[in-house]
Amino acid sequence: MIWYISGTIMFDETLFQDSRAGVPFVDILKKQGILPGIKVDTGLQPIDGTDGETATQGLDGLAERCQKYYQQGARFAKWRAVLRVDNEVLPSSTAILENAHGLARYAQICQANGLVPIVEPEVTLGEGDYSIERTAYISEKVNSHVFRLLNEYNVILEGILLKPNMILPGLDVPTPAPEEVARYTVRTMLRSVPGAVPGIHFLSGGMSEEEATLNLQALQAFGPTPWSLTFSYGRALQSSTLKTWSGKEENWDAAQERLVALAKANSEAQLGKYKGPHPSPGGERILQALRLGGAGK
Ligand SMILES: O=P(O)(O)OC[C@H]1O[C@](O)(COP(=O)(O)O)[C@@H](O)[C@@H]1O
Repeated sequence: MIWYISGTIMFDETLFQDSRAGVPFVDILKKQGILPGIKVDTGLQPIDGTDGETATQGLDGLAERCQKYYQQGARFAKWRAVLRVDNEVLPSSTAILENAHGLARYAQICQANGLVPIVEPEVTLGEGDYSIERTAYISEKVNSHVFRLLNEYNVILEGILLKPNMILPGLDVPTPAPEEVARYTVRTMLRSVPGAVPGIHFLSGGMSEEEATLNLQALQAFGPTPWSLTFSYGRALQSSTLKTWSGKEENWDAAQERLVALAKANSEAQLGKYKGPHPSPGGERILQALRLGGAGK
């Protein structure tokens, strides 16, 4: 795993937990050269007066929590903003501004307290027949607002990572070829992400496990770009891994093998060297969240 994964995003709960053998998870990661990170937002809440759009919560007491997380060994953080898109009105300007503000203030607090902020403005894959061009337009607007607010809050761009969505059309539109996704995605990033940002780590956002790998690989052909183009996948690494495990001890080895195989495939793809076959060939879109929790989880 150490060859393919450089950081792990933990929850407040898991950051402070130990393995069965009594070794802190943080120490296990550090020993392998994997940086511990921490999700610091506390979930989504509806914004009044919008069509169910959400604002990410968690700014209250964030500085104190960052200090506690740093002491426990965390070196980076993440905060996820979610924006819905449709053919006409979504996302609203209210939702864009509110979420850009939250991301910027979060990033400022993290940097002041020693954590590298992952800035995650997710224009989320949803139902509908909106076009890939529409997602590109909205994602460009969202990124631009986010970077304007990061500038307002004096966030050091060399000290953040961006975690955006790839550019995909609505779920009622046939899945585009990787080259088309890559062309729109790189165009959007070039138009809206300053070159000072060191890395763009894409979320998988509901793509199937194989689709996420193929799209990541296709991005590399559109370089060179000012930033690295790599992955910070949740579902596309964990979905079939968790299914393989199914909570049974006798499945541990198989589940771990699956996770390593998926990490390897994506690690090769971010170098443009993935050749297949894929560990999860031809899988379906992963539209369900992988865990239970508050709004938007
Ligand atoms: O735990 P959160 O912040 O609600 O985010 C849900 C998931 O979204 C991610 O940021 C991206 O996940 P996906 O790759 O599944 O889109 C993951 O890191 C996280 O597990």
